[in-house]
Amino acid sequence: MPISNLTNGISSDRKIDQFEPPYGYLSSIDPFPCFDESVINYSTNQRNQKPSNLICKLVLIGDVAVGKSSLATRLCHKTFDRNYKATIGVDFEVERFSILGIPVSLQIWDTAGQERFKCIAAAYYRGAHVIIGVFDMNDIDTLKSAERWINEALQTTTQDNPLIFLVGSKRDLITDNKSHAKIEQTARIVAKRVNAEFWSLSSLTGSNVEELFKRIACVTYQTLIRQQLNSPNTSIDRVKTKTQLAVNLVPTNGYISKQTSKDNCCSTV
Ligand SMILES: Nc1nc2c(ncn2[C@@H]2O[C@H](COP(=O)(O)OP(=O)(O)OP(=O)(O)O)[C@@H](O)[C@H]2O)c(=O)[nH]1
Repeated sequence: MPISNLTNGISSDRKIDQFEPPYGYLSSIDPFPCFDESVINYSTNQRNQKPSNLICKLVLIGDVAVGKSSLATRLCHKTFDRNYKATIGVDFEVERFSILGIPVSLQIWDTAGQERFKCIAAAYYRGAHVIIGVFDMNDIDTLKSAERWINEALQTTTQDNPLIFLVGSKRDLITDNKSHAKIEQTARIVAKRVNAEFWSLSSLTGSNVEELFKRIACVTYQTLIRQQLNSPNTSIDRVKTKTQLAVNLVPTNGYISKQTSKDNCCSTV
């Protein structure tokens, strides 16, 4: 199959040729400002040889109502809903990108923040390339929780060595610059402790949402290709083997979503 067939249908704003910069270089997990020459050469060869669709698994975690679903919805549907609808179990979205001409699908697993669904969510951590810990920038307690969520996720994913992002949501609700600077400073300290890259954004205005996911796509792609080049016998497509086959995806409302019934939740509450 020619590579152009695989990248057909990917909108022009999802085609990435330049490495997306971090939100701030003070907390960046890939300090290099561009794609490695080796990654560019690999991509050029791939384009001319056997095409493949790289799948990256991203998992959104964090407290109730911090804005995880809104973030996924803003990216995948370019919409925002002020009404809160709690996630039941886990939701699933896919967004396609093209990086240096290679098709890359971001699988976004949006887990529930409610404690009673925690063990369901934890089942989806395995095989993750990226863990995104979300907190509400207007509620410092959710930042402490995000650190806890990330550490718990890392215990499940030690072998997978995922990339970590710490995301402060609802930026639009902070009108005072001093408060914003203070919460960012605290978040950067937490980010450093968990080896995460910090971002501040708003799903309501859309500010920094596209940039975050482009950044995630670039850093993940570069990391996976570097790993592939360093040990060519290892498969970079761990998602297909560990998760994709294990879940039953149900199409709803024109996009794929998996909702787990209440009967399957962790506690009896
Ligand atoms: N002002 C503002 N409100 C937001 C933003 N993001 C989310 N919200 C609101 O916050 C509430 C919770 O958002 P969700 O995205 O459902 O939160 P969640 O983290 O997925 O919640 P759970 O499914 O319970 O884990 C909703 O009422 C959203 O409209 C934002 O960027 N700005």
